[in-house]
Amino acid sequence: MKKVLIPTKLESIAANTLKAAGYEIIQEADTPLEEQIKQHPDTTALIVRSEKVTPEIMDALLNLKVVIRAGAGYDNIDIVHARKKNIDVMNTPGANSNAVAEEVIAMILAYYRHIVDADNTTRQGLWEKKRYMGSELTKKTVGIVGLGNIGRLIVKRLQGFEPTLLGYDHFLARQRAINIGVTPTSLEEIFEQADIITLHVPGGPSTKGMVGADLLGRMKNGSVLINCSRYGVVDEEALAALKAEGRKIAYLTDVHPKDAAGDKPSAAVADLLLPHLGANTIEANAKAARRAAEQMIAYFDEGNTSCVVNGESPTGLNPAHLHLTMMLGTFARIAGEGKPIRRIDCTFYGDLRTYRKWFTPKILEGVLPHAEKGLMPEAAEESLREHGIVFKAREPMDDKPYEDSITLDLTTEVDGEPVTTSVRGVVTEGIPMISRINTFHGLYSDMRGNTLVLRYKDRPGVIALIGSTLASAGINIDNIVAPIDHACGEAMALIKTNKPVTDEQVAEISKGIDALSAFAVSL
Ligand SMILES: NC(=O)C1=CN([C@@H]2O[C@H](COP(=O)(O)OP(=O)(O)OC[C@H]3O[C@@H](n4cnc5c(N)ncnc54)[C@H](O)[C@@H]3O)[C@@H](O)[C@H]2O)C=CC1
Ligand SMILES: O=C(O)C(=O)COP(=O)(O)O
Repeated sequence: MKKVLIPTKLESIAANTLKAAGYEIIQEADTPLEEQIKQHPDTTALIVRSEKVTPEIMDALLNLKVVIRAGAGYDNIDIVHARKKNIDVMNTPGANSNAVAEEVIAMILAYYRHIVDADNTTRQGLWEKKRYMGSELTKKTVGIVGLGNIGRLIVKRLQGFEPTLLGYDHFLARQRAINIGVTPTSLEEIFEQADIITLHVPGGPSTKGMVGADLLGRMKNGSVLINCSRYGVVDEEALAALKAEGRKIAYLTDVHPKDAAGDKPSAAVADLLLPHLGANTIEANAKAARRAAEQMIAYFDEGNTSCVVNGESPTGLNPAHLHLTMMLGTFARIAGEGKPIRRIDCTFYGDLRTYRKWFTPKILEGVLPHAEKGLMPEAAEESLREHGIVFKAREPMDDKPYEDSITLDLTTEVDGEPVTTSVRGVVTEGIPMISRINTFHGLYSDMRGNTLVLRYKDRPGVIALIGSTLASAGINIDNIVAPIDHACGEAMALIKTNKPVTDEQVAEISKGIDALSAFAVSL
C-alpha cells in the first residue's frame, strides 16, 4: 500500500479520495515535516502547500516518487534535487487562481476605501469621515504582470469596473495577450502608466528583484503596487528608499520570506499586510485538495505526468526540437568565434511557441558549454543573465510561413560593436537541419556530424579548390550545399566531411580560397 504524507492543512477530500482508492494516508498539519518523515521513512508521496521540501527531506525518503504542491507556486520544493533523485513534482494549476484574483480586488477596494483603518477608528468611537476620502477602482488603468492562471482571471473579474488593462508576460505571444483582453505593454510602460500594478509571476531566482529601483521609480504618485506573488519579486529596500523621499506609492502585500508568526520585514513599507491569504478560501482549499488526490491517482494508475513541473520537457514537445536548439546555439557560438556574447534573441514558430520556455536550457547548453547542464527553464534564464547575456524570446510573426522552426540570433561584441549571427533550423524526418545562416537561405543541411562553413566571393572553381585541399588531407566530402546571396555576390558553402576539419586545415582552405569567413563545427 502506498503511503501518502499530507503535512498541511488541506481539505479532507484529498485524504478521503485517496483512502477510497487504497492509499494509506497520514495527515498531520501541526508537526513539522522534518519530524514526520522520521516516523514515516517509507512514504511514497507527499502533498504539501507552502511547507518546504528540502533535499534533506527527499534524501531521507528512499521510496519517495512524487511530491504534489496543492497550489500554484512550487518554489518551496527543490525541484532540481527532486529531478536528480527521479522524484516528480506537480502543482495543481489554476486550483486557487480565483481565490487570489478575488483577494487582489479585495485589497484594492480595501485600500482605496480605507476599510481596515476606518473600521478600527469607528470602533474606537471616532468619526473620521473627512480623513477617509476614498478613490474608485472604476475606469482605472490596471497593469497585470504575469498573465498565467491568476493574471487571466483578474482580467475577467475586473471587467465590471471598466478598466484599461495593460499586460506583460514574457512567455506570452502578443496576439494571445490581446485575446486575453489586455494591451501587451512593456514592463517600463506599465509602471509609468498604471494606477494599479498587480504581480502574478512565479517566485525564485528568475524573478528575484524583478521590480527594482528602476521600475519603482517610474510609478506615478498615488499609484498602487500589489504583491500577491512571492516575497523577493519586489525590491522592498528600493521601495522604502523612494517612500522615504516622499514618493506616494502604496504597497499592498500578501507574501513574506517565511509563513510564520513574528516580525515582518515588509511591515514598514507596506500599506496593507496580509498573512499569505491568497489561496485561503474554503473553495480553493477544496479544489486544490481534490485535484491533488485525482492527479496522484492518475499518476500512479495511468502514468499521467501532465502536471509534472520538473520533467525534462513537457508532453507534446518533440525532443528533436530541443536538440536542434542546442545545435543552433553551438553553431552560432562557433560562428561568433567565441567572442563575448551580449544577447540572444530567439523566435519559436508554429506550435513551438507554446513551449518556448523549455528551450532556454538548451540555448544555454549551446552558447555556454561550460555552464551547468540540466537546469530548469527559469534557472537557465537566470544563468544566462548571470553570464551577462540578455535573452529574449521574440514574438513570432504569424504571417511568416516558417512552420515549426526556430530562429536564433546571437549578438557578440567585437571591438565594442555588436555583431549578430542569425541562424534558423527545422526538424525534417527527425533530422535537425540548419535552413538559414544570416542572408544565406535554403541551406537545409543536416547539422549532425562535421560541417565546414565557408563564405566567399562567388566565382567558378572555388568548390574544386576546397575539395582538392580536403582530399590532400585525407578528408572525404559527404555532402555540399552552397547557396549564393545575389544581393552581395557572396556564396556560403556548408560542406559535410567524414572527419572533423582541424583549425589548421580550416585556415589553409580559408587562405586558399580567400574566404570572408571560415569555421568548422562537429556536433
Ligand atoms: N498569495 C498567494 O496565496 C498565492 C500566490 N501565488 C503566486 O502566484 C504565482 C502565479 O500563479 P499562477 O498564475 O497560478 O501561475 P501560472 O504559472 O499560471 O502563471 C505565471 C505566469 O507568469 C509568467 N512569467 C514567468 N516569469 C515571468 C517574468 N519574468 N516576467 C513576466 N512574466 C513571467 C508565466 O509566463 C506565466 O504566464 C505563483 O507562482 C505563486 O508564486 C499563487 C497562488 C496563491
Ligand atoms: O499556491 C500558491 O502558490 C500559494 O502561494 C498558496 O499557498 P498556500 O497553499 O496557501 O500555502
